[in-house]
Amino acid sequence: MFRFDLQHECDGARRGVFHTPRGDVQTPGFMPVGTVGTVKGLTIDQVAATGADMILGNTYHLRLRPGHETVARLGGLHKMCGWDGPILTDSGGFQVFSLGALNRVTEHAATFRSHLDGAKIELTPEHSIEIQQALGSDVAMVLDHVIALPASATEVEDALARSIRWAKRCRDVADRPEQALFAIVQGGLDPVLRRQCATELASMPFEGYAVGGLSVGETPEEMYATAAITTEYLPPEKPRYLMGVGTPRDLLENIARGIDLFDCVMPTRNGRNALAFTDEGPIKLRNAVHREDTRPVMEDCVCLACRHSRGYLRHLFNANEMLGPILLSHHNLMYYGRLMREARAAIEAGQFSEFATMKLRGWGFEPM
Ligand SMILES: C=CCOC(=O)Nc1nc2cc3[nH]c(NC)nc3cc2c(=O)[nH]1
Ligand SMILES: [Zn+2]
Repeated sequence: MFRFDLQHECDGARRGVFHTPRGDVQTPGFMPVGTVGTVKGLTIDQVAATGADMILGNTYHLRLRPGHETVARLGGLHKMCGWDGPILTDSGGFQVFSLGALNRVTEHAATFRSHLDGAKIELTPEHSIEIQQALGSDVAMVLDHVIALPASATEVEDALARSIRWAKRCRDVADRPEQALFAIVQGGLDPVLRRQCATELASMPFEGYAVGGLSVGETPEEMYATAAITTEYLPPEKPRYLMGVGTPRDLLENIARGIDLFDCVMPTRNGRNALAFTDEGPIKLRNAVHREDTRPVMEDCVCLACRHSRGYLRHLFNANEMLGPILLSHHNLMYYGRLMREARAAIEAGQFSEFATMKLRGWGFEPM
């Protein structure tokens, strides 16, 4: 059902294929975020055109609206959205701790109030798996206890230990061979705790391993160092997924540290806010400097935005037209998709560090 083929390694980076019942996921790969069953502003065909193999759905949001039973009655997430490739759903762990008005966390559950209507919801590991089974995703995530940084060593250790106990409870009820279950490594920024957590989870049977607890306000250097220490203790024959990451720089720096999969709202959220990613760094298209610029965002880009001028895109944003956010979201996802494709080719050619150095310098960074 699920198999990860590690094909090439180069300069710390890995090139592989994650085989799933609904299709292959080329790695390193980027997953567009379809929070409530839509990658905001784009049709599912436009998302497919960006080169994405797998998209992400948020359990927390779909549980609240339209409700996981409703999604099931609409034929499940794939049928409802029209995406017949692989879908990964998160467990709601992060949203509950970052979005929901969290009431309390006990050993039994994370109980929170809906940010929509204040309804009280008890999210247990078992209920999280039940929701993801109803959604019918191909990859489910364990429910983990995510804590906000900065946190005391005791808080980090307690959340880590609970996350491991919850991972076991998820594993016990995630019994469908057609749905993979990924564990999530916590441990804050502490190398010893990260090694402990990764080693403990690696001793249990999961189809993949996510690196959690990052991209929550730490510095890039802290993120890269923690990702590196975590992947060191994860099984090389399983995919590694760094959640909520990141900028183009973050993607390349973490690929060099053994990460295979990423998800982030950055390309779509920034696209909706007139920020376009380019090989010379991001540009803000509301700026007057673009007013009469006849050039596309990027000369050799085949996305829906780059058939127009920067001047036109600036005009659309200034006029608050719907089309601006749609076009730029498409460009940014195309940019991320192409960056992943180029990274995979560079690893195959044994040239990853040269590729990464060239890209990083274009964005104004030196390799870490
Ligand atoms: C989607 C994956 C499924 O993961 C969970 O349900 N739990 C979980 N999600 C996270 C999401 C994150 N986004 C960021 N930054 C934007 N950091 C994150 C960290 C976590 C985490 O530690 N756990
Ligand atoms: Zn473009």
